[in-house]
Amino acid sequence: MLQLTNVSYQYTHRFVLQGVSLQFGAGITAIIGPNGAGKSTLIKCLAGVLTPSGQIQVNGRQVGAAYPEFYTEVISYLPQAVATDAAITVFEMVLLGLLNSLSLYVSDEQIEHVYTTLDELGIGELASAYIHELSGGQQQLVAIAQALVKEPAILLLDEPLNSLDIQHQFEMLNLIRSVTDQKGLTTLIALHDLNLAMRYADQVVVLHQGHVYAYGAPEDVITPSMIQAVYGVDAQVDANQDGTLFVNLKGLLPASPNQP
Ligand SMILES: Nc1ncnc2c1ncn2[C@@H]1O[C@H](COP(=O)(O)OP(=O)(O)OP(=O)(O)O)[C@@H](O)[C@H]1O
Repeated sequence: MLQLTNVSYQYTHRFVLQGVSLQFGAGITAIIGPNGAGKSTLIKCLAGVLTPSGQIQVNGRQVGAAYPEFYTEVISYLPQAVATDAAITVFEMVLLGLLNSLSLYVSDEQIEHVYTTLDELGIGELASAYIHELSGGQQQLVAIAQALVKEPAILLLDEPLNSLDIQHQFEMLNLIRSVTDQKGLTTLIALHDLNLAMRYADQVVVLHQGHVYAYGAPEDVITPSMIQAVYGVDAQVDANQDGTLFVNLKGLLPASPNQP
């Protein structure tokens, strides 16, 4: 159980997170909200990159900058921007995800585990390629492999779908879904796509101007009134034939210039 109590953060004189209190159990929580709402800042506070005021606890244990071992053991964090010009191979980059458990000797089991993780993400054949030789989407898949390889209890993903095409977005979220379920992970994902949040998240947090605007099941949180209040956009939420909900912007967008 990951618990935040009255967490606030200011970069300079301006608070970008204010009085955030939330509780996350096993499952996928999507963190949504407009640009600048504070999503990355919240994830960085949880990842130990920033030190906010307030309390962050995992299973009742206080975490923070004073407990760096906690972050290397329990939490994997995928930042929004991943360094891409390092002169290392895909295999080496993913192996770094095991840094905490590596000694001078890398075991056959660890090597096998890296290859298995790469295969699960469909990038096994890239193992010996250099990171700078890859496309942006491939680099993103490698970064996710690095986050998954150490088998964390808490997975923090800041916009992990950046640079991925539609097929890879779905594959990535299916993978995150199955890893989360199989291993009982607490997974937090900052996302922009409301329909993906609706479809894949168990819970949704809406951040707006550094505050929690809403928190709950996707169908309770992703509503026309929330979308209007937070994003300033008129939208409908409709049901597919199978009953799944989706955000519908049809009819609200300007007509195509090619339409008669
Ligand atoms: N290093 C920094 N120094 C000063 N201000 C910052 C810094 N990083 C972020 N901010 C400010 O904090 C606010 C929240 O930024 P944050 O990156 O957390 O938002 P976000 O919801 O993740 O946005 P986006 O969807 O655009 O990635 C923004 O107003 C941003 O300008």
